[in-house]
Amino acid sequence: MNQLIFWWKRPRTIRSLMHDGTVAQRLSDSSKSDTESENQGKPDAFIRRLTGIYQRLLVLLVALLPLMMISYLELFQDPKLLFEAYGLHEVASLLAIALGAFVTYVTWRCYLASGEIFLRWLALAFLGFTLVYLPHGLFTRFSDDMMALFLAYGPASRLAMAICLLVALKRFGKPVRPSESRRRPTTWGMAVGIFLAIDLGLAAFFLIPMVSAKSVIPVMEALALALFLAGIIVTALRRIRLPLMIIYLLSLAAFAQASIAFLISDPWSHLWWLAHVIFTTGFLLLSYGVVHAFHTTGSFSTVYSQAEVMKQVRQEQAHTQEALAKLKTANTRLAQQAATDWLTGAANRRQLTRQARRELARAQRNGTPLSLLCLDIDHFKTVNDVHGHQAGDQVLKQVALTMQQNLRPTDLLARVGGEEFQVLLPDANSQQAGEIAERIRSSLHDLEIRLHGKVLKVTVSVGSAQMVQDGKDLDSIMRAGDERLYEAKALGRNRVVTG
Ligand SMILES: Nc1nc2c(ncn2[C@@H]2O[C@H](COP(=O)(O)OP(=O)(O)OP(=O)(O)O)[C@@H](O)[C@H]2O)c(=O)[nH]1
Repeated sequence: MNQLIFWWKRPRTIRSLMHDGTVAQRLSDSSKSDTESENQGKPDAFIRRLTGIYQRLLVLLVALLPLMMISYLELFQDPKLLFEAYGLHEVASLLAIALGAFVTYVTWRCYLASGEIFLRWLALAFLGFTLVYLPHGLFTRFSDDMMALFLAYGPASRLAMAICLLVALKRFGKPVRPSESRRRPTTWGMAVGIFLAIDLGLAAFFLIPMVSAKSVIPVMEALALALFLAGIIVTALRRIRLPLMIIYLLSLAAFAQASIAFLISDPWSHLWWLAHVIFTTGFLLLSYGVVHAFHTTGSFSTVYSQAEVMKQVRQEQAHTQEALAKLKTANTRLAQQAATDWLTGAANRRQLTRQARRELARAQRNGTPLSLLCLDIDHFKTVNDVHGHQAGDQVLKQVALTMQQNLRPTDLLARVGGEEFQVLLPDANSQQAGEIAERIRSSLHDLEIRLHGKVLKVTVSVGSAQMVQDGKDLDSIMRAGDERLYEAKALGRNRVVTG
């Protein structure tokens, strides 16, 4: 039944009824994406429309089921056949009272939680039914002598309930009550007082011997029927199609049809019993809605269908995945930044050390050569002193770029100090490393750096070191490279010293 009913709701109605703007926006978005997906495949749209019509028909069928049962008994059964089971009636009435009290309490709790005025009136409807119906069960054994009084509490309880249910509908969607006024004992005490007064009033009215009050009973029943029907019309006109309100609508339909059955049946006849069953069905259905609200938001207007919830979950999942992808990109960028020299874009010392350890292990495993170049720009201090620090920065960038252009993709260039660089050369032996170093040196020697209309020239000194020849660990290799670099400086700069 749950599944069957939830289809009815449309986002447009939800938007008009919801207090939560964010959710309304999300639902609006989801309705957009829904339309998009509907436009994607025509056959899909057709099946959707077809199943939509089928679902509407199913709801209509469920709503009118009691009428079919009533017609069946009315047409095919002798109305004189009676089932005068006092005990059963008493037990059933007692159960109805207990159930009514329980549902009243749960609805009241929902009202306290959500503050929906609709729920206050729904709680009053259950309370009214429970209290006014109470004597009907109690007077079962006196039904022979006081039939009118015994019967009167039935339609009176339904009438009290119908009035409250209609007021509840009128108040649907109104702003919630402030929490301090929800528990006000005078309101609830007054309600209990009114319902008990109705009980006493009825007793007084039907016990006065002069009054032939029998005709009042069908009038009350007809009034209740009219109010239940009015409730159905109000719900339809206001286009209230939230999931729990569909349950409300079906309950009203059951109550209305129960009233029809009570109106046309004789006491203790099978149709009379069926009327009880139909009313109970509506009552149970409505209590299901209340319990559902209690277990979720405590509200009737903000409990969504499973389909709606799934739509939101899917949207949230998409948001999460998008956020995760952004986080991944940001992480990659951060990792890159952490491994890169901010000025030249070359690797930094940390990255070079990490990569050198990996390459060293690989070279030892595979028995392949591995070389390291230590480079230092000559007289760089003069560049800074003469042309300024910013010009020095530009020179550093140009130098790094030129070095990079002379390397293979597998080589790693790193800026390890102010004007100091190192190059890791996997699979390069001493001779190949020397050639690469020389290529870099001569490229830099030929390089003309143009800054503010001036041409700057720099040179570089290079020391080359190799795995195995200069040691098997990184420190020894780096030390050897540094020593040869200083040697190159000492020998007059702008040169390469190899092992
Ligand atoms: N523009 C600029 N200068 C830097 C940077 N880092 C270090 N320096 C400068 O680089 C210069 C290095 O000078 P020295 O270590 O004396 O060496 P040098 O002048 O290159 O002389 P030799 O190495 O002996 O040929 C210093 O003036 C530092 O201020 C930087 O990021 N940008």
